[in-house]
Amino acid sequence: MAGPRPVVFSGPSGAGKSTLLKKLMKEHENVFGFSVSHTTRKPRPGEENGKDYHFVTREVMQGGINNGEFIEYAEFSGNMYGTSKVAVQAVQAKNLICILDIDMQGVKSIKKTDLNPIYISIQPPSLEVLDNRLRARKTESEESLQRRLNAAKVDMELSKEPGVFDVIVVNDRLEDAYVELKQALLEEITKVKKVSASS
Ligand SMILES: Nc1ncnc2c1ncn2[C@@H]1O[C@H](COP(=O)(O)OP(=O)(O)OP(=O)(O)O)[C@@H](O)[C@H]1O
Ligand SMILES: Nc1nc2c(ncn2[C@@H]2O[C@H](COP(=O)(O)O)[C@@H](O)[C@H]2O)c(=O)[nH]1
Repeated sequence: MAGPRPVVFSGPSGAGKSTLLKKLMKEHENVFGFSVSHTTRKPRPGEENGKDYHFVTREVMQGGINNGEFIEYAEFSGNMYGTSKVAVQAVQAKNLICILDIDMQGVKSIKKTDLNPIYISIQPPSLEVLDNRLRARKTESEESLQRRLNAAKVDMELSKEPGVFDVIVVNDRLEDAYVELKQALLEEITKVKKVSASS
């Protein structure tokens, strides 16, 4: 049997992707596995190397790209980010639903591969709410915040284009967004649970 379909999560920085993913993975521990990306950005307090990201230098990242180790990569807000083939294979080897948290450039690149994921966009209720959430998170300098908000405007427009995403979840009230997200993934979750119950 082919493994479960991966799930791509995208949407503006600060829309709530990590918050929703962490909730989902906590509730369904043996169903989802996170594709740990590489990045050249510095770790935030509490972030763990190898768990949240593989934190690497630009030289290391570029070397990996040159060696063909990445399925996709992008420059976002002054840093490089990318999904390695190994990161996805590690999750798929366990027969789990592989979750990719990637920006819109990554979405466009993944569409050219044979990964065949479900594409989910997590959107904020408005740019103003996004601005407030990013400021409240206290992870960005003013410059980084402005870059992220500019990228968000583009993302919010592109995500409306028909056919880009299978599901768009507007993360206004967290609990409502979470219920919507689970509903969108119910079929895949059920399939994985059935397989693990029968093995
Ligand atoms: N529904 C919500 N209501 C209020 N605050 C929220 C909601 N969802 C997330 N947040 C908060 O907004 C901030 C941004 O959320 P989060 O870090 O999950 O976004 P993200 O999309 O993963 O961002 P990035 O792409 O930069 O990693 C966090 O401080 C989080 O606690
Ligand atoms: N194209 C890719 N985008 C990625 C990847 N990993 C994360 N991201 C996206 O970057 C921004 C910023 O993330 P942050 O952790 O610095 O706030 C966010 O939109 C992520 O979705 C990746 O491997 N490829």
